[in-house]
Amino acid sequence: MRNVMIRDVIIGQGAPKIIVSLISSTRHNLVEEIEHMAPKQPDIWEWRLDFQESFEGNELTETLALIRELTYPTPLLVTYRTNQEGGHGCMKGAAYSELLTMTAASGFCDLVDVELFSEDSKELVHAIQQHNCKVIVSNHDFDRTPPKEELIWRLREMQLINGDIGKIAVMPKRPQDVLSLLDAAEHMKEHYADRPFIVMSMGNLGAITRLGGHHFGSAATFAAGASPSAPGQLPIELMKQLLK
Ligand SMILES: O=C1C[C@@](O)(C(=O)O)C[C@@H](O)[C@@H]1O
Repeated sequence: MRNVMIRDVIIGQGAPKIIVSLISSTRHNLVEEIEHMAPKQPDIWEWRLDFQESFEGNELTETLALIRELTYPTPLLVTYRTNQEGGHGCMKGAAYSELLTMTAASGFCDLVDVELFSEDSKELVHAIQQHNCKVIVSNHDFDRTPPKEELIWRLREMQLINGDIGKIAVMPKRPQDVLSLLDAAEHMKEHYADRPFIVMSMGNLGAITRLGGHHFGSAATFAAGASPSAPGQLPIELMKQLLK
């Protein structure tokens, strides 16, 4: 089993890592958000780039450099969640690939999120890794939970295209969906996983997976910072206390 090590944070070993998302839409508010959340000490920060109002010219790199300075040495993940997968981003194809490659090339982040079903995701994973950056290959379904076999297939695809970490977030409609997700994770852990993966079932119904997912193989969990970036996230203080 291959772990992912970023400075002294080892993803895939020990306690599940707590990730907190930065979701402000302007640079000024991002700084406030970081100052407010830093004392709560997440294990990893996620910058949700798709929440940004604009990133013209050098704006993206400048904001990224600032976030890096304020959050260092905590690992930084950058995510551009497209609207096909429940985010605010409307870029796709070559523009999406260029944005993420440029982000990795800046040298100001440790991890970049690539959606499994984006165009040429395998090539994009490779291009990002050339910049000494790790890749989380992800998939989201805000409307439903695919069957267990499909979830396992997707997690395996994430490994096949050589993501450093796989991640699936799905919405349950009934309790059985939560069990399917956990069952898929456990199966993946026992039979196929050769690197870390992260799974979560969203909403109130799925909250239990954010708390106990590590028993089924999930290497990290997203907790709410100033506000949640997805339904069902528990506040980081509560998450830390309960995990203890
Ligand atoms: O992929 C994920 C997981 C997530 O959707 C969640 O359900 O916690 C939150 C997102 O910010 C992140 O990019």
